[in-house]
Amino acid sequence: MLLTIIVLDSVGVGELPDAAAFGDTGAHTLNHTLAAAPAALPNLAALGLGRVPTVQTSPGGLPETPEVRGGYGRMREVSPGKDTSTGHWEFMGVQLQHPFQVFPEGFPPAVMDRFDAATGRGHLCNRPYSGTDVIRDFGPEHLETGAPIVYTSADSVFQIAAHEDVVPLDTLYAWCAAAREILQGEFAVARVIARPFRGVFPFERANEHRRDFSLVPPPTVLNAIEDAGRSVVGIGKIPDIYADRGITESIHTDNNADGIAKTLARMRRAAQADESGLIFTNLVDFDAKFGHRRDPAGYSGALAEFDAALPELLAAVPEGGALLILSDHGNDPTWRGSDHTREYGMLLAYRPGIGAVDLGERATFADVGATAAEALGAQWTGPGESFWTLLT
Ligand SMILES: O=P(O)(O)O[C@H]1O[C@H](CO)[C@@H](O)[C@H]1O
Ligand SMILES: [Mn+2]
Ligand SMILES: [Mn+2]
Repeated sequence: MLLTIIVLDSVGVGELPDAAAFGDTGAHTLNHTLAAAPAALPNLAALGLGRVPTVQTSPGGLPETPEVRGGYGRMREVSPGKDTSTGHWEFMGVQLQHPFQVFPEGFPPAVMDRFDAATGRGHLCNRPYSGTDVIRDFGPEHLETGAPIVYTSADSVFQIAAHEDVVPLDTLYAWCAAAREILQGEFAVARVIARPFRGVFPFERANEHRRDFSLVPPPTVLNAIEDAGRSVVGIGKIPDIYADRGITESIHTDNNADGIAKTLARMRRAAQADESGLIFTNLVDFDAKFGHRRDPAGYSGALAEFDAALPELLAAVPEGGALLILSDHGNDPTWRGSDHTREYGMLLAYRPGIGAVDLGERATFADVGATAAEALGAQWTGPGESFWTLLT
């Protein structure tokens, strides 16, 4: 049995009931993207995306689809956060009781003094910033001094931007590893992120060399699947998000097109070998290249790119297999600021021969992991209610 899960990072489907606590009342990544930059998305519509509550199907939204052949629904996130780590850990059965720490005033001297000692240089910035603005505003000084640019956001992240000609990649990754060691206990942030950039002012981000250094998660459904003797193939950011725990094979990707191509190839290889396991992919461009940049046209183009590849992905699902398409939070590109938005996760499902299946409103993202465990015969007694029987 081959299960493939693809996360469309940040493609939220409307404010969660507690969105007000995050300042996100009214956010709707999918609707607002398509209203600002229309795209038909016929293949996502045919899976039932237009039937997910609040998703717009009138003009400026998805097309009406007479025949839906897929499972569709939306998912509540119970963990108190709207970042990638919180969402992906909850997918796989970890419901956080407390939010990851955030540092809206920047990181204290107790952290920065140790970080400076580890790099042997000073640092620049050390406050919340958009990652493209921060290299524009601090890049010239960084080129002169060689000091790393440190910044954060509404999320629990310690980000280090450095020019590839000033700080070699392996040095930047070593600085991230040093920061990861420092940022534990009372200073534990969910992720340290390497943000290399290149070129001349205002510079260009080297997204393909980004690396996330995550906290180690508690035991997840991925561990249970591995313990059941199944493969767990992490594609894109997935291995980083789970700190390589419960991952049996990692495949790096440069962008969404590369992630789609590598997922397709791995699905075909698994089907030929009659391999039983999970292929778990994160497509990050929606979030990193367009959501945080408040670029609805770019966001819409990325959705259209994925939609165009969907027929091949569906055709690669072997008999008896399944494909789930999810999202882990919102990042409404028409919203104020440059941060994520607190939204329902998208849930779409496909199996060869499936009809129209309403998967309803899931009480937690953890239903995904409970379903994956049941589908793959793994033992999981943690949070989440499986919807596997709705797909069989
Ligand atoms: O502005 P950039 O560098 O894309 O950073 C964004 O990426 C981080 C992880 O999604 C977010 O917390 C936000 O800070
Ligand atoms: Mn994300
Ligand atoms: Mn993000």
